[in-house]
Amino acid sequence: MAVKAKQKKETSTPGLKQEKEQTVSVQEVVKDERTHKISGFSLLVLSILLLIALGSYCFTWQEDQDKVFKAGANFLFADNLQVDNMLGRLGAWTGHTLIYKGFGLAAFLLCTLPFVAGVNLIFGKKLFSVWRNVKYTFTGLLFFSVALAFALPDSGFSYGGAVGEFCSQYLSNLMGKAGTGLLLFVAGFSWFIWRFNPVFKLPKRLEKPTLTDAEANLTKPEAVAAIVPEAVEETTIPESPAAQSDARFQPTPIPSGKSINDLYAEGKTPAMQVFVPEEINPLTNQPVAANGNSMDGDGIAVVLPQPSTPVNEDPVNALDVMETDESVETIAVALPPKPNPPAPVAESEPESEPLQPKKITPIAVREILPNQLPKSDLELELNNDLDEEEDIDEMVANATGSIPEITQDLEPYDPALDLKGYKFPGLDLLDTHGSEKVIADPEELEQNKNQIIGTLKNYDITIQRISATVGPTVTLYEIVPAPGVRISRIKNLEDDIALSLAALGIRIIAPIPGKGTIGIEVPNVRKNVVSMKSLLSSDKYLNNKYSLPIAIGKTIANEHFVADLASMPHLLMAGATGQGKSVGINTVLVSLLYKKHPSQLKFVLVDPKKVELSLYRVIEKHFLAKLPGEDESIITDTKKVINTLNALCIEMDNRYDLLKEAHVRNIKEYNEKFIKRKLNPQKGHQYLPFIVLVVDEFADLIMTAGKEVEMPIARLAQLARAVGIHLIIATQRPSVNIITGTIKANFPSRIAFKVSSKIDSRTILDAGGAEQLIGKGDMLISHNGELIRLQCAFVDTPEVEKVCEFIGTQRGYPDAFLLPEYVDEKEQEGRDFDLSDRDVLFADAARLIVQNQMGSTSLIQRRMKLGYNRAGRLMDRLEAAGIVGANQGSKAREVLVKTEHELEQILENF
Ligand SMILES: Nc1ncnc2c1ncn2[C@@H]1O[C@H](COP(=O)(O)OP(=O)(O)OP(=O)(O)O)[C@@H](O)[C@H]1O
Repeated sequence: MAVKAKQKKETSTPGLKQEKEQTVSVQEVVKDERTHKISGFSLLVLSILLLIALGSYCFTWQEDQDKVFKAGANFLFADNLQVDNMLGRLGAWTGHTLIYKGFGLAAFLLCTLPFVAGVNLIFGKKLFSVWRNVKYTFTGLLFFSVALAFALPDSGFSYGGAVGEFCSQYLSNLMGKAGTGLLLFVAGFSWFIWRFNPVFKLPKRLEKPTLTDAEANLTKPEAVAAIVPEAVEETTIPESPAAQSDARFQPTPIPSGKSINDLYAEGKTPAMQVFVPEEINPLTNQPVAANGNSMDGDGIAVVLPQPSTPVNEDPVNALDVMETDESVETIAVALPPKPNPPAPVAESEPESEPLQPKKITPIAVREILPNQLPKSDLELELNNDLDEEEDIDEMVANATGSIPEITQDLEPYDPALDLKGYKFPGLDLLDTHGSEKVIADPEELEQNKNQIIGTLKNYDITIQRISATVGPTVTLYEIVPAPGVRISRIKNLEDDIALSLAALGIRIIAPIPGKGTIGIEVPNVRKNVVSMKSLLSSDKYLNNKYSLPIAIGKTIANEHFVADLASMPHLLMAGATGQGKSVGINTVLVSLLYKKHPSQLKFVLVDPKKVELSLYRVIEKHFLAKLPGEDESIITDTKKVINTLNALCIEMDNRYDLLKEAHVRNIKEYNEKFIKRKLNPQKGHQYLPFIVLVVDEFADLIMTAGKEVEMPIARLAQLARAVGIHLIIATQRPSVNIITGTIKANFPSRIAFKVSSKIDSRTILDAGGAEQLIGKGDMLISHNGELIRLQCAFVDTPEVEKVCEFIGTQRGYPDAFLLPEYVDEKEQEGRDFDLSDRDVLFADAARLIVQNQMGSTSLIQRRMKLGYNRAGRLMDRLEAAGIVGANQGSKAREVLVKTEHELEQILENF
């Protein structure tokens, strides 16, 4: 019994307890969120009490006023006095002071002060602006007290209070009653105009409608507020844990003079820190101070995002409530995506804005744009807006004639104007999958820690420190080995550690680049699904300046991973079947759909599996590109893929020509110049949307078409970046004959989902590790030279369907974006060879060649007295007809038809 008591005393580490209690300073208590909540509720109650006291005073003032006057300063302490105010003497005194001696009825405004402060404190965020409230309250007190005292001068009840009466009297003496009345009216009216900015309109006859009215309205604060969701301003996103982590990452060294083995001998193991990053606040009941995280040997110190949180002395209990409702955080920032700047501007323009005759308008210029113009709409608008057809001609002539004139007169070109009513999909179309809580099970952490330490100990590897970072699906244990331990020894123990933890998907990163530690990633028993919704409502996604932002997933440190596809500039995705590739593609596509207007982005979707991308068919008229004359905008046929890829190459070349003419280096500069109307549309210039080519199963294409597919893909990958064409290529079979050297060299950004072998992992990432992933969206991304493990965001098919449906039901362009026509040379050759356009000497030339059994162009030249070009063309046609073989350089061609009889049969068929 005594021994037990002694042990208990030892393990309770009294020193630690004392030290941590001392660290809770008054400052920390003041900063604590519980203190804020208590103060908030107190202020809220105060505002209610004030309201009751003032309200009650309005009805009981006659009864109570005498008593207040009589008792004077002793009123509050006069126990025998009975008053009628609902809040007793205190209520009567407050009402008397604030209403009678103060500001009259305007004193009610004072109730808002504690109310606003209280609500802000309770919810821990600036729901109301305190400064604005103070400003309004005090101006309101002054204005209303004076106005009421002025308007109701001789009533029994003091409507304006002493202050109001004094000021009203003073002003009346100064400028007379009329002057005071006018002053008050001007003050009130000025405030009203300032606040609501009403539009004063002249009667219709005198009104001069101009385009600038709409712009003027847009500059109003209300209009801006309507465009930018208010919550965007209010949203406060917690500081990135990465930025804080270093400061909080305090090592817990093994006591000096002791080795880890000594600790084992004492039945203790080195302390471990658990880093539960970002929104996570796992220890809501017993939080631990960030810098006080050293524990005794058995403990796990938990590093939290808020360093000021008090310390719990019992580390095991400390981990009991290791949960956080991330969804709560998410709701706080769950906003509709910030609309693209051009779209809302267009949207807020009045629908049927009259145009000034003879003024060059954006419509006039759009009329001459060669591509992507919804013809019917244009005609409609022109018919509505202009009376005379000559006006249109004149405008077009003006618009295209002299560019300097246009730039002077016109506002910037708005590419979104064609679909000005386009609405971006809202976050309500997406689901929250699972609880989104990051749960760290303290027992699991402790167990894993002991297993890792135990396994290393078995191989005589001692460590100084171990810490853990809990991610959505994987926990990263970071260990600092004792001096002298070779990293390769730990790396070689990968399988042994996996065995001891009895877990799949263990990955050892030795060393973690830039950290000086060794990482062991262990899958969590309970895994979290990362919802697309939470990613799209993250600050990183909403407030970035990327051209093509793609929200991919969450890192182990629970940070949102958002990248710019435009700078990647192409993406290669590989992974065995069923490991999350299709979901990954949907994630990328959906994140682009949430940020881009149809005028800014087009997809070319290649889906040999025929079912994966078919959901996107409904957005054909908004976001898809296809070959002219094609019915289907999602390409499933290999032959059509080749044509489309070649058409994309032509588009790329055309774009380069445009860029060259515009003297710019990339699509961004080009579009900027076009928007400023510095490029002449008549010379073929047009606003260039980004084009993203998505190939869902690349292996299938390579197997069926080989080089024919590889060559244009390689060309696009090498050159298309500057002209805004980006490729996303996914494959199930990441073998070297599919992902060839040429492809790999041009895809620096690569994603690997779980693959079946280390070789596959090396083929994709040039490093192992992807074979150890756990599937279901667990992935490694090689980006900017770094290899990062992410949990891919999950977006389910019904969600994608809803988003596409939402876009698809809106007004779109008349057709999909048309790529340039590509004519297959071989097909063309075949087509050349019809009777109608066959050279009249074709049969003679064929006979000559067959008779001589010599496929020589100079023979035709000499015998038939023809020029070299015609003879050469005849020879090409003879080859296409299968009469002679291919060109063999200086040697004569092989004659494939051996007898004249055979030849006559062939000729008969033409
Ligand atoms: N990010 C994710 N989070 C959670 N679960 C996921 C995630 N990604 C995929 N999954 C799960 O894995 C299943 C298979 O995913 P997906 O269809 O994307 O695989 P795939 O690699 O495209 O397979 P295939 O190559 O056969 O088309 C999904 O139905 C889903 O249940």
